Amino acid sequence: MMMLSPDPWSWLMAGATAFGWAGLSWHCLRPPRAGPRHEADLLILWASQSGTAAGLAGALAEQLSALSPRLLPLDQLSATDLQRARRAVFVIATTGAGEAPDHTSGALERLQKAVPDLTQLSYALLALGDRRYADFCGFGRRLEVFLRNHGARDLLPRAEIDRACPAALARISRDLGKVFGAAPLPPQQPSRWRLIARRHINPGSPGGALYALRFQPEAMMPDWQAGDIARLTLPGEAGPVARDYSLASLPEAGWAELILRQVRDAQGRTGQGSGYLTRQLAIGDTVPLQLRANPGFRARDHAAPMILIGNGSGMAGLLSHLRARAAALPAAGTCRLFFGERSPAHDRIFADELASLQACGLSLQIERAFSRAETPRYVQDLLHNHAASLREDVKGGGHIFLCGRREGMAGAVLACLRAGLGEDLWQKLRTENRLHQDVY
Ligand SMILES: Cc1cc2nc3c(=O)[nH]c(=O)nc-3n(C[C@H](O)[C@H](O)[C@H](O)COP(=O)(O)O)c2cc1C
Repeated sequence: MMMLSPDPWSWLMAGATAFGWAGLSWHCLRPPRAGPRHEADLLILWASQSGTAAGLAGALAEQLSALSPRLLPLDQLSATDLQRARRAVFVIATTGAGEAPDHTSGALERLQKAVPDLTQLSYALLALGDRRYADFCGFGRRLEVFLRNHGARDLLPRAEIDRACPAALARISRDLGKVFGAAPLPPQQPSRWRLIARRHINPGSPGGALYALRFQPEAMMPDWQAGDIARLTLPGEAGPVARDYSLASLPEAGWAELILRQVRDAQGRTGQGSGYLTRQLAIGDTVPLQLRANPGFRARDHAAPMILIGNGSGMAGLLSHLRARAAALPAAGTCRLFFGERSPAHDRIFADELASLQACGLSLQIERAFSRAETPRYVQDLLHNHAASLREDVKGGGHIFLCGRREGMAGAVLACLRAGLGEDLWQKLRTENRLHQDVY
């Protein structure tokens, strides 16, 4: 989750994302122009785990549209293209522990191997990160070392943007505008969405209350894909704050469905965002909501086996994929869901819907682990017990989607997957970008 104040630049980003729904696709956001490439081509390259850098790159492409930039993810860039380019803007996020976003893992090493001569290249590098991580903007920094080692020159000092700070983003837009002779885009208004339903989905649970909320847009229903994110702007103590939630529904449903846990501190006070959404916001009230593409968590292949792993409100990101798979029947491949919660009596969330997806013909195996059962079990125990089928799925081109808490789940799950798959298969999964994570 991220906190932002909703200033004009956030709306610019939102606009870029909205533009994204119509025009951006995962592999090539703007198709290369036909015919031989002109030497003065401007490249805008991005690496993004959860969509911020991708959205920012889209906004910059819009801002610099007079220069007909070529916008594409870093993993789609060939060393030859880079060697030919005169100018490039890199928008680079860091994930994991100072690592490259999933879609681009291995891309830098591939470029390095080609040993390109980049003495003709001038670049601007915007590194996105979070200072609370030890290796702040680690991947952006490593990419810049590579560019410099091969002779490229910077147009601006590297910008390091902490938690998508709106003021820093506005400054960068201004600086790039000066370098490229382009005015910043005018701010856009966010769209407002109305709360139409709120349901407590785990009454009686020993864990925090989970709610499913449905919102409808006041304007036209925009498009999005399974795995994408909704960013809500909510009132906070020191001004508006933004909260990101995985979308559980698809636009075809007619609403954006979110699943969230009501957070409470030791004194029983509810968290700012979750308290507002689960207690204060009334049915019929509206909130500003922006959709954000989450390219690293989208599905590329509906026919390939899908392994969904998560816990708690992480059901949202997993459910969106299952709903998309059911919509793709009869062409949808097999799915396995490994899900952890607390109580077997109160925490079988979405059991009816999952059963109805199975009844409709979706090949879905459901395995649940409960930590407050007579024999406590965790999601990693399920993975351990089903290691053989996981290996088969991954060998067969399967993709793994992991959604839920970072603390207490993601680390253990990744370690267990690695052990269960074996080093070779694990490395293959990683280099082929078939491990998708949306952890928070
Ligand atoms: C799981 C996770 C790991 C992260 N690891 C780092 C890190 O090691 N260094 C860093 O500077 N930022 C890290 N970040 C922060 C992101 O770089 C930052 O939120 C960025 O704006 C995300 O951009 P994106 O949405 O394009 O992926 C991490 C964020 C997440 C969610």
